[in-house]
Parts: sequence; structure tokens; C-alpha cells
Amino acid sequence: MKIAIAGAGALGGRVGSQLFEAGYDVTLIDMWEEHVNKINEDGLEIQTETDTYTIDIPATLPKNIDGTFDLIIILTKAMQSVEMVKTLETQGAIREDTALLTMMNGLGHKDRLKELIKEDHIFLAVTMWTAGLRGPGQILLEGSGSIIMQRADGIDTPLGHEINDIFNKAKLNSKLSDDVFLAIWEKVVVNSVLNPLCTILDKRIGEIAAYSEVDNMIGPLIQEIVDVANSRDVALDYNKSFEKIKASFPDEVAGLHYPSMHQDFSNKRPTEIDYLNGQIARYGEEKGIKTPLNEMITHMVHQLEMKNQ
Ligand SMILES: NC(=O)C1=CN([C@@H]2O[C@H](COP(=O)(O)OP(=O)(O)OC[C@H]3O[C@@H](n4cnc5c(N)ncnc54)[C@H](OP(=O)(O)O)[C@@H]3O)[C@@H](O)[C@H]2O)C=CC1
Ligand SMILES: CC(C)(CO)C(=O)C(=O)O
Repeated sequence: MKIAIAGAGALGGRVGSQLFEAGYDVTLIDMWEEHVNKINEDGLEIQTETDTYTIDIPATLPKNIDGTFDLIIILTKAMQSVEMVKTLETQGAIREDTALLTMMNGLGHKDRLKELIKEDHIFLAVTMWTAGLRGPGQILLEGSGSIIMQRADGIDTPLGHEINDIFNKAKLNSKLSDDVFLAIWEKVVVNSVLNPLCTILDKRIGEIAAYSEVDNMIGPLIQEIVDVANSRDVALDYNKSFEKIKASFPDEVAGLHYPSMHQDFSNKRPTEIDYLNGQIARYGEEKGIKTPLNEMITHMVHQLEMKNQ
């Protein structure tokens, strides 16, 4: 199977390199020219907890793509995905039977991709893997993770099993789900609480957790997200969501981390707020559910982003 990783930053680098090291035909596609050139000239440098090494994985700018792919894994930031898919179409990289799989954080990916690709060719995935980008051509891979995936229309097909097997051969610890939307919302609730709060307050996750009133602070925000998810027939549970967020508090889990939104803001890059709290507020409005906390948080992060413009 010919696989492309469209958006080969930190996580795209992880997924792409693990597939490549498992023996698959993988091409990294990215719009960051310096990154692509460095990978092609010196290889992709991978730093793990124990080792630093390079792999000779091919990388290309979208405009230089040559040929088509059987599977394209979209791992741009959420706001870049539509532009990336349109460019791949223009470049002729997507055939009638090409499968597109998104593993990005946030909400609404199926609806956006459905405008461009037939639903029965779209796979939705959510991942607990993490990765860091240390510079052009250099990624940092620590910890362990997993993937949960399902075809966007919910239908179980041999191709779904094939992709799942490929991920497992690459040690990506993947499972086929019969309710990927619940898995997506279970991650979204964590990201929509911790990411903007740490960004607005300029704190690590553990510093938010150390506040004696933290439960009272985040409880109403979690409730708004649960209400919106439930209105869309997603069985997100309030107590389970609370526990999942609190499970990340200890230093040995994620307490010492600044969430990815904080990192994006610090690196003067746009955040994914519109695909987290912003999208929750829009879904709430569609169903007549008030989401003042999500709206306020979205405005606050946009105000912060203005500082970087
Ligand atoms: N990293 C992680 O641990 C996890 C990430 N995710 C999700 O995966 C998706 C991809 O995230 P992630 O891999 O972290 O994103 P990155 O920021 O590492 O990379 C995304 C893209 O941003 C651009 N970019 C990044 N840094 C620079 C830079 N310094 N200069 C120029 N361009 C740069 C590159 O493309 P371009 O030049 O085209 O902008 C790159 O492909 C997101 O939806 C994220 O939420 C999900 C779970 C964990
Ligand atoms: C570490 C964690 C869970 C914080 O929400 C995360 O997913 C991120 O940084 O985006």
C-alpha cells in the first residue's frame, strides 16, 4: 500500500516514521520547505528517550507530488486540512479509490472533508500518541499511545481492517471502533478544558491542578461540553470526562506539560481553538444550547492570538 502523510510535523513525523520503519512505502508531504529539504538532504532525525537516529524517508512539497496514493493520512493542523486536501486533488494525488484518514485533534473533520471526498473513502481516527517538533527535520518521540479508528459512515469494511493491521504492524497500537465519535469527544473534552486554560493562564497542567478550587472552576465547562455532545447523540459522560481530565494532572502523566495550544501560541502560530471550544459553541447554537463559557474561552484565545499577528 502506498501511503502519504499529509502534514508531516510532529505527529505526522511519528506516524510516518513508524510506518516507514515497519517496511511500508511512505511519503511525507508538508508545506514547510525548510523541513522538507532537511529531511531529503539529511534524513528525518528522530530523538527518543534512549536514542537519536535518522531515517531516509522521502519528503515532498505538495506542489512536487508525483503519482497517487492508496492511503493519505491527514495530520496538518485542523485549519490547514482543507487547503491540503484541495492541493492534493489539484496535484492528482487522490484517485477515486484513495482512502483519506484524519487523525487530527478537534471536531468537524468529517463534515469538512465530506465536501471534498466521498464519505465512504473517509476514515476518522483519534490518537493518544504524542510527538514534538524540535526543528526542521527533527522530531521528538516519547511515551506510548494508541489509535482508535472507524470509517466515517460507520460501516465495517475489509479496508478498515487492513489499515488497522498496518497501524498495528507499525506498533501504533490501533483499534477499530464502533463509536469513533465518542472517542473523539472524549479527547476533545480534555483538550477543550486544559489547552485553553493553560494558554490563557500561561500555566502547566499541574499548575492548573494545584488550585484548590479547580473542580469548581472546570466543572461547569465540562458540563457545557457534555450537554452539546449529548445533544448530538454522543454519549459523553460528565463523571468519566472529569476523571479523564484529572488523570492527566500528576507530574508523571502530563502535569509538567504545557498543552499543544500553549506551545502553538508561544511559537506565534495559530491555535486550534476554533476546532475545539469554538466548534462546541457553534454546535450548541445549532441545538439551542447556551455555551457562554466556551464562547468566552474562544474569544480570549483569539484575543491572545492577536498579540502574535
Ligand atoms: N503533537 C502531538 O503530540 C499531537 C498532535 N495531535 C494533532 O495532530 C495534528 C498535527 O499536530 P502536530 O503534528 O503537533 O503539528 P505541528 O505543529 O508539529 O505540525 C503541523 C504543521 O505546522 C507547520 N509547522 C510547524 N512548525 C513549524 C515551524 N516552526 N515553521 C514552519 N512551519 C511549521 C508544518 O506545516 P506547514 O508549513 O504546512 O504549516 C507542519 O506540518 C493537530 O491536529 C494536533 O492537534 C494529536 C495528538 C497529539
Ligand atoms: C497533553 C494534552 C492531553 C493536554 O490537553 C494534549 O492532548 C495536548 O497537549 O494537546
